[in-house]
Amino acid sequence: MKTPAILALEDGTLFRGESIGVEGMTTGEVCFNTAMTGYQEICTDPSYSGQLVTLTYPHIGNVGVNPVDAESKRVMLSGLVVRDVPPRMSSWRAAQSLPDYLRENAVVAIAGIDTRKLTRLLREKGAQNGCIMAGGIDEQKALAAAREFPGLKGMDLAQTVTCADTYVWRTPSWKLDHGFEPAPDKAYQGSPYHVVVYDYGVKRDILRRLCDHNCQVTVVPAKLPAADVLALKPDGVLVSNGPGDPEPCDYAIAAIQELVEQGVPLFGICLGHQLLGLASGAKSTKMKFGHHGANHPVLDLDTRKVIISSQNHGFAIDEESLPKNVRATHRSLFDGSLQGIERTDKPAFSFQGHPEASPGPNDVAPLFTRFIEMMAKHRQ
Ligand SMILES: NC(=O)CC[C@H](N)C(=O)O
Repeated sequence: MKTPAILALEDGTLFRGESIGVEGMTTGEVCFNTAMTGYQEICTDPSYSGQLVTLTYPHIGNVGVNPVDAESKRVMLSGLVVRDVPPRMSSWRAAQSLPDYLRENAVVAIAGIDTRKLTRLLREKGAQNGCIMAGGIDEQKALAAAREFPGLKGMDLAQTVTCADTYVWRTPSWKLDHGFEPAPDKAYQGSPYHVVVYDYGVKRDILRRLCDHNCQVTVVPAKLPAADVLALKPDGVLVSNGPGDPEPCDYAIAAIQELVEQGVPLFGICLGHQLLGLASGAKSTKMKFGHHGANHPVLDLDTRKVIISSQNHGFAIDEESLPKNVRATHRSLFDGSLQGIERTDKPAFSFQGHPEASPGPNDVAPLFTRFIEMMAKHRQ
């Protein structure tokens, strides 16, 4: 017997479906992601903390889940909404079914609803706060819970998902022919750039990409003061992706200001991009429904080339608010919003989308090379 589940939106809309996770109730901001692959990476991306994610691709769970594709230690989104989970999974990499994985991670999730209707509603009205309730259905209670969710604006979630202590990361990207090749000591030879990564909810693929570039990677908690980062003698600092609103993250803004002022090469990704913007004096805004997908066209304003990018953000830096020493480098071809910036007075740049993809195409991966080149130049 299937357990009934509902999704209630703050505007009063109710969707009725069935549970594919644990029984209970969860609230958050409902957003939609249009990626056709990568549901496990999406589920484990810490940037989705506080969000109920609906996937527009109709069949989710076909290839199960595996220990390799996780972007963090556990499922991080606050709830999952899908159209249809096939009764059988099929992949040589599958270790577990998606519903079992969701239950193991205590996630409340719903299947069997009209995700096209939901997506159209979110596009028209903008992101909605919502509640998924599985088992013990009480529609009025679910509606009230959706309306009580305070919304992501003003919420500092980076400090809730960051690591507790500093650690060293040594694993490069997974390869089809030999899986993960933990090449620990290789990373200290050849091109030994030491990169300190501020973990605001970092995706593992960012760390893996740095290892692919032969960097020595130290990951530090979100609130570590800039002075402690400088004491680690980094060649460069990467400020990571992460959930919630960048504006209340004053500790991160202050640290980035200091590091940039000191001339440390700095690369920001997604939340890190927004934080570099704020640290440079720009303003952030909440978008209507954001960008969440794996095929978003972005214009590189220098080369005039179009890159297809992986995206996941609900806030953005307002291009109009950029101070004189910050240059726009990329713009979204979907809505013209700002996608990349560069400081003209310091070695610091950032990108709003995801150069590490996971899931998504590799068009933006050269930004990692740009970061390496920036560190090389700075060292000379
Ligand atoms: N992926 C991210 O880093 C997301 C950044 C931020 N939480 C936003 O929604 O815009």
